[in-house]
Amino acid sequence: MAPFKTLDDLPADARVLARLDLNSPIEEGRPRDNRRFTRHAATVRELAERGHPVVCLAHQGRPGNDDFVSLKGHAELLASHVGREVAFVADTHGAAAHEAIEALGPGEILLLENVRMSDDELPEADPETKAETEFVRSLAPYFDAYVNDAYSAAHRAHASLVGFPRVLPAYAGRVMEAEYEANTAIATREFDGQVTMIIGGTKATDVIDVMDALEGKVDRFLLGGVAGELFLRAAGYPVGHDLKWMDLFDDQWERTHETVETLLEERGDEIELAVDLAYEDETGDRTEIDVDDVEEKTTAYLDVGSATVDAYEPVIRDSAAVFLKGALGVFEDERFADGTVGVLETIADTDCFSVIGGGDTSRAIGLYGLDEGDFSHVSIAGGAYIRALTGEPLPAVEELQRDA
Ligand SMILES: Nc1ncnc2c1ncn2[C@@H]1O[C@H](COP(=O)(O)OP(=O)(O)OP(=O)(O)O)[C@@H](O)[C@H]1O
Ligand SMILES: O=C(O)[C@H](O)COP(=O)(O)O
Repeated sequence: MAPFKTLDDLPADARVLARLDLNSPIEEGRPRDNRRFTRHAATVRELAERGHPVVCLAHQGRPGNDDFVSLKGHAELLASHVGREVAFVADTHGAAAHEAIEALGPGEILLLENVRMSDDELPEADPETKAETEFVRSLAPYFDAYVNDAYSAAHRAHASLVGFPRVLPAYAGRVMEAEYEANTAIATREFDGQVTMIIGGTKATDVIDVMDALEGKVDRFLLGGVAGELFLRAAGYPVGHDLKWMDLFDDQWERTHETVETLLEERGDEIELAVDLAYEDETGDRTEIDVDDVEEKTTAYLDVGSATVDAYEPVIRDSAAVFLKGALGVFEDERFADGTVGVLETIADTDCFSVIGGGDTSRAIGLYGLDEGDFSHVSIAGGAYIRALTGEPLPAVEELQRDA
């Protein structure tokens, strides 16, 4: 049985309130185009084509941050992906929002203002409390159904995510369905062969917790990125040098070294570390060094080296399932993309079940001309993906399940 109701269960003609996650990098006040728009556009298009009036909710940034902006630009970008007009009203739940909702006809789409501009949205609280906020109470009567498509925000107990499903019949959108299924696969599916997890990126503390939590679920871990260097440091190599303007290594080392040391000691045979690393030499070129030749902690390493990619390749080819979280290097700079692109190319070339996680990391697929169709699932979730992997509950998903 599906763990929640989906769009297949949605009554015809229902007036729909749909929560999307369009949270994006902001450039000159406007959202940078990314997978979240393409994916949610498909759900919104399906709803509009079926003749539902569709009112969308989404957030952007947090109050006080530079990326806390209006959703006007998001409405335009969403419209270009849906292929239909998306109206926008600069109001979250006041009179202007009510008027625009009432004027909406079948198949028409409206995006309301950044939900985090309402004081009721953010403070985390239990669903009953969120359902009693003015935001939820004033908007809910305009709708027959609530659709949550925002898997990537499902770890937040905010009003638009846990309040509405208490007062409206609640359904999972297509993105919610697909993300839930792929991201829980590591815990829920039995694979006929080796399960491998490739760990990288900058959020070492988070991914190390994932490694700890996945005992017995994953056979091999292949490491790179910041987490990889912390493991190398624990193994006695003088790596993990912080550039002056970044504090990626020392702070996370303080927080994680005990877990890292225990993991290496108790489950070292599951863990593969880089055998070489790449850095920028005096002339600005990429140079590689064997980890055994690193003498002092004075160089910032920005990628794993080519011998590491070669060593990881047969492990990936031998796997029935591969989950990736975080990049193996600073792939945004072409000189340091080889590690990330190398493992992605190998995964793409195999028939294994594969999930590519991490909003930043999945950008490498488009940047380096890989085909998204060569992976089982490319996730648009960051924090929610991590929480699903560590077995932490996702409050917004729990509300959908409760309503089912
Ligand atoms: N050795 C390294 N030094 C510095 N940055 C690195 C290194 N290796 C990888 N990165 C950076 O890691 C980033 C990707 O991982 P990160 O943990 O930030 O996010 P993610 O897992 O892709 O996604 P999300 O932000 O959605 O959680 C890339 O932007 C890449 O530049
Ligand atoms: O972008 C994300 O990861 C989600 O939209 C959650 O955003 P938040 O971390 O600002 O709550």
